[in-house]
Amino acid sequence: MPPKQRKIAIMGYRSVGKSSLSIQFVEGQFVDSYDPTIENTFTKSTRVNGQEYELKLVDTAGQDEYSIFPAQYSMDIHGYVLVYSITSSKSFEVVQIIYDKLLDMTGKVHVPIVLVGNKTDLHMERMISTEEGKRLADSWKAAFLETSAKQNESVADIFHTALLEIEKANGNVQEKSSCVIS
Ligand SMILES: Nc1nc2c(ncn2[C@@H]2O[C@H](COP(=O)(O)OP(=O)(O)OP(=O)(O)O)[C@@H](O)[C@H]2O)c(=O)[nH]1
Repeated sequence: MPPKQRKIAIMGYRSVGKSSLSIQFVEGQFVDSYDPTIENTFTKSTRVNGQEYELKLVDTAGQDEYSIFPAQYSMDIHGYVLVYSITSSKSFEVVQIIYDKLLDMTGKVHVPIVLVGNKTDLHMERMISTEEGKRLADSWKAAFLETSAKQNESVADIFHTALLEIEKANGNVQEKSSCVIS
């Protein structure tokens, strides 16, 4: 089977770790310094369920509640990774605003999304519980993960889950059929 080409945008409030997650996944390293992103694109080949993918990751500039959703991210993107930091209530509010704008811009009722609560290594500073994150993702019918870009905790899972969500949206479900033939 030839590789499938997939493009995923990573969005969220400033400083939640969008670039760190991308760099950890693509280059396997963590950079402690903070350098705000304008836009960066990373490419990586990866295999999920025996299928090879050529993945383009678009690491977007941090958004806030007043940002206009950039029109270029409503087209030509197969799936979205929406990131907040578990240490920032503000970033959790902003991710919900981004979600609303995303649905408005794409005009779709369902978009493949993985909601990510990053920075789990900073557990003493946690403001958003796992349950709150999970509840939000459930309300969107999206996948949910908590991660640490710093400790490389569940980082690859984000992108593998996003690819599976995209397959699901295309009707390619891997789950066992519950249909009984008699
Ligand atoms: N402790 C900890 N720090 C992290 C983690 N991920 C990112 N950081 C730090 O948080 C800061 C912001 O990380 P970035 O990856 O630049 O965040 P961003 O979301 O791309 O930021 P913008 O480009 O402004 O939107 C940096 O100092 C990172 O080192 C993490 O999992 N744990």
